[in-house]
Amino acid sequence: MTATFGAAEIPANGGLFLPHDVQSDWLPSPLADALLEYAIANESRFCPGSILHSGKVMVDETIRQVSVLSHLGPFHEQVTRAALTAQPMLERLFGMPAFTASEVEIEMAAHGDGAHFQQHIDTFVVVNRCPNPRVLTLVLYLHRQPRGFTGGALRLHALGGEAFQDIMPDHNRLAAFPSILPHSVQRLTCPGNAFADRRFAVNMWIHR
Ligand SMILES: O=C(O)CCC(=O)C(=O)O
Ligand SMILES: [Fe+2]
Repeated sequence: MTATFGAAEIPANGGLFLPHDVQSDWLPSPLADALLEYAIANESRFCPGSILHSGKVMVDETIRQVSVLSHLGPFHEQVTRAALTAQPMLERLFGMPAFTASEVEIEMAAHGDGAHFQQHIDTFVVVNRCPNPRVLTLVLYLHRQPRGFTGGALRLHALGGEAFQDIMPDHNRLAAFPSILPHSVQRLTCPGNAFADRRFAVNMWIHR
């Protein structure tokens, strides 16, 4: 049983869920499939994902274990446009004032066996600028069929309280939320850890 507060929800066991959105089949499916194949073909360009810790950008696999590719090559423009096209609807849905995007920050993440990301808020990780420019977070999931991993849910945490909601990272599913929403990636298991079997995600942050 939940109550609502503007666009936010108040779970029965306390706290406050900021609004979020989940859309299946977000991209035309040939484009989603081509992005996945692009990620798999570029395995050698992925590097360990970093975090911001005490003002320093660093790799700490106890907090975040993932590899990332920071440019989507021939897909970069198309993905940028898709994020900007979604922006007005997400602003309305989340009850946020409209803003002019200065940039869409994009990276492709590959989560293999044991990968995870502890609970965090995207305005406090990685981008070391004050005020932090990230306003909207969009994550598009990609994986081969049949899925080669188990676990790896995106967990959205209530502000205060212990409540959470899990979103399964299904191929071509988009999860979107205000960048100030606390969330985590649950540890996944990827038997054999073949790169092609990983949980891929295109992270998009729309900057003000
Ligand atoms: O892959 C996900 O579900 C979310 C990743 C994430 O939270 C991040 O990179 O900041
Ligand atoms: Fe995040």
